[in-house]
Amino acid sequence: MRTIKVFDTTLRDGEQMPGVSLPVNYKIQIAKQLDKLGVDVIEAGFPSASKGEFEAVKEIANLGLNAKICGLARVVKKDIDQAIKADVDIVHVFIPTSKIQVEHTIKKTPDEIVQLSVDAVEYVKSHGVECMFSAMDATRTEMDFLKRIYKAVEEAGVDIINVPDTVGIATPFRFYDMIKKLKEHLNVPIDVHCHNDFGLATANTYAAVLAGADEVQVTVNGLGERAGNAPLEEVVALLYAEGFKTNIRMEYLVETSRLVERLTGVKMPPNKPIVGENAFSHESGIHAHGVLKDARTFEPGIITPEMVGHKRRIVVGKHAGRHQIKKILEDAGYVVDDEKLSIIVQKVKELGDKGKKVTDLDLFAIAESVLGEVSEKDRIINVDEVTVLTGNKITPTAVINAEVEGERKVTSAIGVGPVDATFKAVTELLGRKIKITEFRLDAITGGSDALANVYVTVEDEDGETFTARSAGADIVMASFDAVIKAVNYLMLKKKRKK
Ligand SMILES: CC(=O)SCCNC(=O)CCNC(=O)[C@H](O)C(C)(C)COP(=O)(O)OP(=O)(O)OC[C@H]1O[C@@H](n2cnc3c(N)ncnc32)[C@H](O)[C@@H]1OP(=O)(O)O
Ligand SMILES: CC(C)C(=O)C(=O)O
Repeated sequence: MRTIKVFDTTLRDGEQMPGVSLPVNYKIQIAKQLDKLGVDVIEAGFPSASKGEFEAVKEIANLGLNAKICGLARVVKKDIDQAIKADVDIVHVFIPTSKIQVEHTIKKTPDEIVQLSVDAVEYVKSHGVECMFSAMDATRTEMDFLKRIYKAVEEAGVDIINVPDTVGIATPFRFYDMIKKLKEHLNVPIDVHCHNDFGLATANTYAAVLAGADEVQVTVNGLGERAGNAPLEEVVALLYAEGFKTNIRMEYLVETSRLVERLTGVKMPPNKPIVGENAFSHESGIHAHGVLKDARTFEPGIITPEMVGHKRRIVVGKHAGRHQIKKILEDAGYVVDDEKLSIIVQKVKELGDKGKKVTDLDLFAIAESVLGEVSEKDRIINVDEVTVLTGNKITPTAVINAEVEGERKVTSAIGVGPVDATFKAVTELLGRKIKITEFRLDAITGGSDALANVYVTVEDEDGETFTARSAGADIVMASFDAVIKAVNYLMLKKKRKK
């Protein structure tokens, strides 16, 4: 079984994504997480880009991580010096080699390009530092020239060469062929760096591995220039599925993705492979029926949610079937006969047909109306009063006066905003760790008096979740209402199960 090394460039190419700019402390948090994940190399940045970038790379290089730390540099002495001064283990030097880039950027002859590259590699190596060399825009560079330049840097002592598909125009068969030819021509290890302009970054990276590539460059969540880079989570999971070994601890993939999502502000779509909210979720009746029997019926099987730190969810919606609705209700302690189940399923579908995202709360409310159960008296939290204060000279504060399981409680909390303060006061009230894992706010109508639709998912310390919705003209109160409903039902569901 071949081991493929993972070179992560989230902090360099990932950060080149428009709109992403990470302060030093965020870069450090991500670097530590990447190290925990087990990547072999962290490309921490481009030290000569700015003072802050230099400091970030230097701090990361001195954290004592297991991963090797790499810094990017043009084949320019000043850039290389900055990278070396930042204490990196590897300097990654690059130069454009395609006609289009050479003509419009560095404007050098082929001989000059080769000489600059050899000089840069020798200069790095003379400092006792490892060197990676990239022929930028390799996939649009003539093969003869690529072979020539890579051979020249190999003879100059480069440790590893990188073959970048800079503008993402490679296709798997062509890229396979290219890497195979280079592999036959060279003795140094080969690394590849694929962009996702045609959605082929993962496929091309995989094709390169099949052709003999030793290392893959990736970014968490596929962040990067334009359409991004090959996503770490996809490449690693695919390599695992196809029988290759990496040093990645896959159980941290979701945790890493969520951290990067939060610190960069780049939200992942729910259908993102491996780490997306829906990567292991099933709403359709036919799928859910199969999955309830054996998850491999409608999942790849070789990767389970637990293996990547995810969770499988059977959710309700317009496409739901009887088996899953019965199971969800029975898990929550409801007893449903066939006749009542048919009515409940029908009502869920009617709600879905109106274009609504059906929440757990909707299902439970429908079930209770059909089963004739009264939920009021069962409520865990009965709120009497909620006061929320905010303004430019006050720290947002929420105070709640409520009865919790029959006991009167008054709690208060501060937060970064009124909604955050309110959520924190609810957590205080319960005295349990409740997380809001999803919070969505949409205006249903226009204008400043618009009705806000709030959709939340809460999760308790056992990983149990519950989704609920509330609408109202006051965003804070609608958010509070949705959370209280979700928490109440989550607790009720657990109480019923006991
Ligand atoms: C494919 C990639 O992802 S490559 C990495 C891209 N990342 C970045 O560019 C982020 C960091 N970059 C920066 O902060 C700046 O661009 C700097 C500090 C590197 C250079 O800034 P400036 O001196 O203002 O130059 P500017 O960015 O406008 O232009 C790039 C210059 O580098 C030259 N150049 C580009 N690549 C290379 C290279 N690999 N080796 C040598 N010179 C190069 C260009 O020809 C141009 O030279 P010129 O100023 O003589 O015309
Ligand atoms: C510096 C190189 C590897 C790069 O980022 C690219 O070509 O996309």
